[in-house]
Amino acid sequence: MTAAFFDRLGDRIDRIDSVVSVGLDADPSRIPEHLHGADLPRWAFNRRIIDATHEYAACYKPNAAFYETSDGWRALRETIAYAHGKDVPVLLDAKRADIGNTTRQYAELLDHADAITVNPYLGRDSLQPFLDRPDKGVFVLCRTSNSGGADLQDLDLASGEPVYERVAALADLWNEHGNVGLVVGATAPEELADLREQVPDLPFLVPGVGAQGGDAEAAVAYGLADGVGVVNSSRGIIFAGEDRGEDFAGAAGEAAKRLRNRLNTYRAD
Ligand SMILES: O=c1ccn([C@@H]2O[C@H](COP(=O)(O)O)[C@@H](O)[C@H]2O)c(=O)[nH]1
Repeated sequence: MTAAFFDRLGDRIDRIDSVVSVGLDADPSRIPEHLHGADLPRWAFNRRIIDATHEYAACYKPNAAFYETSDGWRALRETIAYAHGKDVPVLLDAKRADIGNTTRQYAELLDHADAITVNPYLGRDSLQPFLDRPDKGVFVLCRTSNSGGADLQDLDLASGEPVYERVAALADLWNEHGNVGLVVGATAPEELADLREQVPDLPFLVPGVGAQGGDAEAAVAYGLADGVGVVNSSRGIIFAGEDRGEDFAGAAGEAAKRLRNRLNTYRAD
């Protein structure tokens, strides 16, 4: 039987001593010019990034937004297969959920990836087909890293708790198979601390360090549950070498290593 996602992720974190999630947001407008003539430029780019970063990558996190064209999906499939060939799990940042028959289609994305991000706004039934995959990770958007994340997620309910806390409580209830985590931004360190106390057993995906300037120390201190969880940087790693021409991937490898080392200074022994 396939090990559960968080067991696999925990093994990977231990094996390479890294909680870095490398975000594969292959923005076509930022792909180096010398790759523009490739059959699938996003795949050509990602392959070089993966070659340079895999030893620091607890997981790869492609954001589906960068692949939603026919060539994009082909590039994504190649990318996922290549990451798996390097033994690195893939968390597809797709932020999906819909009514039943539609969400069943969305859940088929998990046939390709090891984990996915989902939107809790439509409630439990919209997430059930994802939750019903015990071998796959399901990260529920809880307190997002963007400035507008506070607009709804920080609102207090009549009970006095903020919406993000209610989402965490529901996610904890939905975690019948031990496959649920939360997405909590590093730009919201107070909410991170609050949520870690509320749901001590749920691993977090913490985006927002790097280009968004979030709090890396808080990301590590509160993002991990029993050592399991990941801290993501996308642009800060994959575009670190924009001024390095054909050596762009070397710079990405250095950036991933730097982030791994920095995050490790905050990890408990
Ligand atoms: O709250 C959230 C949820 C998802 N993201 C995604 O993570 C990466 C962050 O990219 P950077 O380049 O490191 O800023 C990107 O795919 C976002 O869509 C997030 O930032 N915040």
